[in-house]
Amino acid sequence: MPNWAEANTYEAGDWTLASLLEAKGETRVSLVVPARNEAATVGLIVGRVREALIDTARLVDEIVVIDSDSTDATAEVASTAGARVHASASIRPDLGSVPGKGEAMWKSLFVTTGDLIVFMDADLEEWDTHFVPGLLGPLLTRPEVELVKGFYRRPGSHGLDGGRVTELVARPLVAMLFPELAGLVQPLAGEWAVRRSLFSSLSVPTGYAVELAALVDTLRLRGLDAIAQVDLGRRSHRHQELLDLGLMATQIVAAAGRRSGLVAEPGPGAAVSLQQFVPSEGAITSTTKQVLVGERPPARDVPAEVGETEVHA
Ligand SMILES: O=c1ccn([C@@H]2O[C@H](COP(=O)(O)OP(=O)(O)O)[C@@H](O)[C@H]2O)c(=O)[nH]1
Ligand SMILES: O=C(O)[C@@H](COP(=O)(O)O)O[C@H]1O[C@H](CO)[C@@H](O)[C@H](O)[C@H]1O
Repeated sequence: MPNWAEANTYEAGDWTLASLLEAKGETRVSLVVPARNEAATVGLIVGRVREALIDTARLVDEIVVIDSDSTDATAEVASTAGARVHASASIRPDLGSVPGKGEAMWKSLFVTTGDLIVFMDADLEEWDTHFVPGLLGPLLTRPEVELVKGFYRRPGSHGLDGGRVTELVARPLVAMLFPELAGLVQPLAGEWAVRRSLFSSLSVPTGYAVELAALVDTLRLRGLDAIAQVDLGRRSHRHQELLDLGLMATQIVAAAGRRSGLVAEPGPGAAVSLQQFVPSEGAITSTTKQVLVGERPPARDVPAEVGETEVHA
């Protein structure tokens, strides 16, 4: 009996574009790019995917950039490159708006039409358009697969350039609390794909815990065999400062703690006070940040706005 990794690990080249176009049939595919201040990179990502996978071969039906409170030209650059751009805060304003990547991805459900949704980060520096067909391969060929994670080599000075929160936080949490997921090479990868019917049924952390939470909840709702992973080759991205990743880690620990009964369910606007210490001019300065750890309910359970259609599962 093959183990999960043997049965559910693929390479992006396992499918030809022609075979995926045939398998796609009437299935609609949305590419969603959550972006906060990514004007430097979002245009190339949108433009190259549009050219390869909409204009040349229609594997993707729409490219939607969710502008997540950007203060730079992200929206203009993405729109010029051919994306449909929505400001996260302007989607279903009746539901309010909070900062965060997960919030942007949750709100994308209200402005996209894909039966399959592919998520890609907007800060990618080394990547390629084959990421998208690679992620779609298992979803278009295996009905029982509902969520596909990308994994990759991270080029860098010590051969593992980045992945700090993955190696120092996510992998230990998986080992201790969700060991069934230990075979996932990149559990936090921002490049992943999911059936709308699944993602719209999940509670979504509004910050950076969206990826880990989706894996844990899919494991529990659908079983490990509903998850697959695809080797996408090499990927590099813009790196945040270490202390900023402390906020990301806090959100991930909070979501994992909630899903293992170690911390209480968050109320709306729930936050963790994170005190950090920064050396400055010989002294050490303490800063405290309120890290939002709230979650959005399953989008399919959100009543439609008057006159609007509901999020279809
Ligand atoms: O509030 C946020 C924070 C991040 N992002 C986007 O989510 C992706 C991953 O975020 P980031 O690059 O900050 O995380 P990292 O890749 O460093 O883990 C990028 O496209 C960001 O622009 C977002 O849309 N809203
Ligand atoms: O992989 C990781 O450890 C973190 C931080 O990456 P780096 O240490 O800056 O390469 O980045 C990932 O995790 C985030 C939270 O899930 C995702 O939003 C990012 O897309 C993913 O790159």
